[in-house]
Amino acid sequence: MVRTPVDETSVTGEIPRRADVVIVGAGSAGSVLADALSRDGTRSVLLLEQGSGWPDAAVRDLRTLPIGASSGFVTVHDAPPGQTVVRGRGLGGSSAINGGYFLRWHRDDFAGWPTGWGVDDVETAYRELDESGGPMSVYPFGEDDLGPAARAFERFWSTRVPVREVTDRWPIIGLNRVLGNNAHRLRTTSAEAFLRPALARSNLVVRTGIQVREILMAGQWATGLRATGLRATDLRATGSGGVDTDVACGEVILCAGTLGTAGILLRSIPEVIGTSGVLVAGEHREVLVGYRRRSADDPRPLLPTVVHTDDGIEIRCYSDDFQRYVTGSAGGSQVMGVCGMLHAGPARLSSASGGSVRVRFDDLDESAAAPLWATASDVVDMLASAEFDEVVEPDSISVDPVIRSSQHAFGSLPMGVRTDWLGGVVGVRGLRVVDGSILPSPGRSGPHATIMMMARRIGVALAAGH
Ligand SMILES: Cc1cc2nc3c(=O)[nH]c(=O)nc-3n(C[C@H](O)[C@H](O)[C@H](O)COP(=O)(O)OP(=O)(O)OC[C@H]3O[C@@H](n4cnc5c(N)ncnc54)[C@H](O)[C@@H]3O)c2cc1C
Repeated sequence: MVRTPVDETSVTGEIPRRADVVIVGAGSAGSVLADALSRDGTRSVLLLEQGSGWPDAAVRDLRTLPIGASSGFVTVHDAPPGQTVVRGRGLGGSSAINGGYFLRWHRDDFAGWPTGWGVDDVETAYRELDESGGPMSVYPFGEDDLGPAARAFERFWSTRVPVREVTDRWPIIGLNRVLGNNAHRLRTTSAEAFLRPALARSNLVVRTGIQVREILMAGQWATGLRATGLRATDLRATGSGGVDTDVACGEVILCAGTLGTAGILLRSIPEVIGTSGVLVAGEHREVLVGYRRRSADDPRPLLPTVVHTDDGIEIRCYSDDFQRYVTGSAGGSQVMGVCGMLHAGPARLSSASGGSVRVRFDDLDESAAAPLWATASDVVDMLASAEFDEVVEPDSISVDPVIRSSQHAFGSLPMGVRTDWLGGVVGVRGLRVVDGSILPSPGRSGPHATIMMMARRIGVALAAGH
C-alpha cells in the first residue's frame, strides 16, 4: 500500500469556515470517530484539537507518565489543594500520556446501558480494537514487564483468587494480568492507530493548536462554534489571546473529554448544565498504600497487574516509579492502589479560568469509603506477608489518609439520561457528545478501552445512517 506522507503541516494551516461535522478534541474518542465518519468521502469532517501535534517517542514511553508541570502534552485543571488533576492534550489526548492499561470492562457492567448496547454489540466493537494484531497493539503484559513487586503480587493472589487466562480479553473477579496498548513499550495512541492513517483522506481536515471556546446556537440548534488559534504566530498577530474563527456546521460533536466538554458547555450553553452551574461526574476514588522497596529496579510499565474484587474494588500493583507523579502521596518509594470502581464518588465540575475546569470531590459516603479502608488494610497485610519479604523494607508500610482520584472523571451526561444512545444531547439539535462524559455506568476496570469502544460503535452506527 502506498501511504501519503504525513507531516506536521498536515495538521496546521487555515481552518475551513464550514464542514458537515466538526469534532472537538483528537483524544481517545475523537480520533476513532474522525476515522469512522470520514470513511464516507461525501461527508466533510473537521477535527479541532487544542494541543500542539504528535507526541514524540519520549512522551509515549510507557515507562514514564509525562504529566508533570513541564509536559507540553497535558492540561492542568484546578484541583483540590494537595491533589493533581491533569488530562492529555495534543493528537491522541489522554491516550498519549496515560498508563497504557487497556482492559475491557466486565460483561455485567453493561447491564444498565440503553438499548443498542447489548453485550454482543459491545464485544464486536471491543474486538475491533483489542484483537491480536489489531490497530491498538493490545497484548497482555509479559513476564519482562513485571518487576519484583508485581511478581510477588501475582504469587500472593494466585493462591487466593481465580486467575484469568492471559489470552482472555474479558476480565474476571480475581487476578487480571493487564492488557497494554503499546509496541516496544511506546504507547499506541488513538491518533497513531486511527487518525494518522485517515489523514490521507481529502474530506478530513485536522487542525491543532485550536481551542474551541463556545458553541454557536440559534435557539435550541447548535449551528457552529467559535475557536481560538493558540499558536505563537497567532498570539504575535493579535498581541493577546489569539485569533477567533467561527465555523458553521451541520453537527458539532464534542470529544473534548469529560473535563474539556464540561468546560465548553459551561462557557456556552448553560441551559444544558442547569441553574447550579455545576456538572456532576463520577470518579474512581483511590487509597494509596506506600512502602519502601529493598532495592531499586529498572523502570517498567506502570500498572502491569490488578485484582478485581467482588465488591467492585480494583487492587492496583503499580510499578516502581509511580510515586513521583502523585502530589503528596504516602511516604515510601512505591505504592499499591485500592480503587473503588463500582462505587464511584461524585466530582463537581465548574468553570475556571483559561480553558481549564474546577474539579472538587465530595467526601465518599460510609458505604463507599468503608470497603476502601478495609481493602487497604488487606493490602498492608499482603505487603507484610512472606511473598513480599524480598521486596518490602520492614516497618515501611503506610496508608495515605487522603482518598485521591484516578484521573478518570466520567458520566456527567450519561447515555439514556442526558444524551441518547449515540450521544445526541437531549434538548439540543445538532449537538452530540462522544467521550467519557456519556458513560452511563462506572465499570469495574479503567475507562480507556471502553471509551474507545463506545466511540467505535457510535462512529460505525452514525456512518450507517442512524
Ligand atoms: C494520567 C492519566 C492516566 C490514565 N491511565 C489510564 C489507564 O492506564 N487506563 C485507563 O483505562 N484509563 C486511564 N486514564 C483515563 C483515560 O485515559 C481517559 O479516561 C480517556 O483517555 C479519556 O478519553 P476522552 O476521549 O474522553 O478524552 P481525552 O483522551 O482526554 O481527549 C480529549 C481531547 O480534547 C482536547 N480538548 C479539550 N478541550 C478542548 C477544546 N476546548 N478545544 C479543542 N480541543 C479540546 C484535549 O486537548 C484532548 O486532546 C488515565 C488518565 C490520565 C489523565
